[in-house]
Amino acid sequence: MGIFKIEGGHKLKGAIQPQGAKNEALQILCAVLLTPEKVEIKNIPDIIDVNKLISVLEHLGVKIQKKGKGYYIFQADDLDMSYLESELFKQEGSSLRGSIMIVGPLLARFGKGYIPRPGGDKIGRRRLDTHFEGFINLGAKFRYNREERFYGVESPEGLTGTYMLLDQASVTGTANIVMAAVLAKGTTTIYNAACEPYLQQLCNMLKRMGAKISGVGSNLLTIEGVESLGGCKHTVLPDMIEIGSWIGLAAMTRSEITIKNVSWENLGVIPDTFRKLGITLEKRGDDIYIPEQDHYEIQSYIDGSILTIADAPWPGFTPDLLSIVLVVCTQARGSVLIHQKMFESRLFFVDKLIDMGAKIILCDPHRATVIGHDFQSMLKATTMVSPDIRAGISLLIAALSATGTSTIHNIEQIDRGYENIEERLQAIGARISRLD
Ligand SMILES: CC(=O)N[C@H]1[C@@H](OP(=O)(O)OP(=O)(O)OC[C@H]2O[C@@H](n3ccc(=O)[nH]c3=O)[C@H](O)[C@@H]2O)O[C@H](CO)[C@@H](O)[C@@H]1O
Ligand SMILES: C=C(OP(=O)(O)O)C(=O)O
Repeated sequence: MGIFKIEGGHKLKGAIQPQGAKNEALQILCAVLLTPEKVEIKNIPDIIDVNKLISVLEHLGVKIQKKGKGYYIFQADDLDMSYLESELFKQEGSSLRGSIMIVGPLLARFGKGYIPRPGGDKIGRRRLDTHFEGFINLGAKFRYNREERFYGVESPEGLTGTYMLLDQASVTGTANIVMAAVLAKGTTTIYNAACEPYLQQLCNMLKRMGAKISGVGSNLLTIEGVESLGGCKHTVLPDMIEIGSWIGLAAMTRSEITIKNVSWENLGVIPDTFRKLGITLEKRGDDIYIPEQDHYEIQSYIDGSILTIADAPWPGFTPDLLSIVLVVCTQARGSVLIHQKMFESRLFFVDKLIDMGAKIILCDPHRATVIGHDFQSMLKATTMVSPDIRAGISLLIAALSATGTSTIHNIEQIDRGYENIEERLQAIGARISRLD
């Protein structure tokens, strides 16, 4: 397993370009299965999870042409469905979370879809009921092999549109059901749909392929099924979680950083959430400019009570940025309550920050109180293991701000979602190297 060695305590300076969004790319890649025609996609990030999904598509028989960096053409005109019964699929399909979204398109187009229990971060229970209840609502038969943890849905007669109220606004669940419904007979209405920019991008891509979807961007989607879909061109948005990570990095290292071409209109409450921590960030065209700041002071509520930063389905604050917000608060002036509502095992990494000298009280698995140091004392370097992707980047940011040299083990977790991270950070002055 790889290791990062990080010499902390140095200011950074310069511009950084965010990669394409991981969680959008995973949806968009699965959507290529909905048509036998060519689908051209730009700005696909070169990260472990995305490359694993591209490998699943390749083994499934999708023709793949790489035209340039992040630029691919896919054509799913002659699939080998026997791959879905292979040992290789069990291994590849279970190695990431995003693979679950091949089921909806396969079910819609070929009347069957299978998936081993998907992987992804170990951050608490991650159930798949919403996905399969959606497929069952559309008329599919569901099978689950408990021993092999293998899920299957079949619908040889095709799917039929219906009204459904999702039990939770699941991101990948909504994407999966939408991709099944676009080829179903009649009208599907999905209430309590997730509506992250990832889903808006997916729905807009499906519309360019010929799907009829209304309500995009809201939690009520109406889909008129069509007979077939055609090819299209699509460009993946910049990764809003990476953008949030770089805002946190700039604040913690007291650096002047410009984050280029961020697509401001798709960032929702992210900029204002960092502003509530007292961080100055300016909109300069489509860039975010963060000046060098010696202090940032957490705002309190109007009545003077302590600020809470909590996650919620979009347009609420994404859970994927809470670990980063937490680390940033360790050097703020003031106190904050971090409330991770969605995942029950995502805050345990604070132990490592406490080890580094941060003032954090883990109240319970979902809540942590952070009392900021206001740079009166710096975090101290240490050796740590990255438990999940966002804890990993948070620890990396902590290490870059700390005095001394830290090492982070299990950096594959970070590589899962951050492209070529050490070179991009070195370019703005970070002292980070990869040891094998
Ligand atoms: C590949 C991918 O796209 N992964 C993202 C996707 O995962 P994923 O689609 O797997 O996550 P879900 O949206 O299904 O659910 C996330 C968690 O939140 C809970 N939940 C969800 C909705 C809700 O209204 N109430 C609620 O409590 C679920 O029970 C679950 O524990 O969305 C998550 C939530 O934004 C992100 O952390 C993941 O990065
Ligand atoms: C939790 C995440 O990813 P995944 O759903 O792929 O585990 C994430 O991107 O923060």
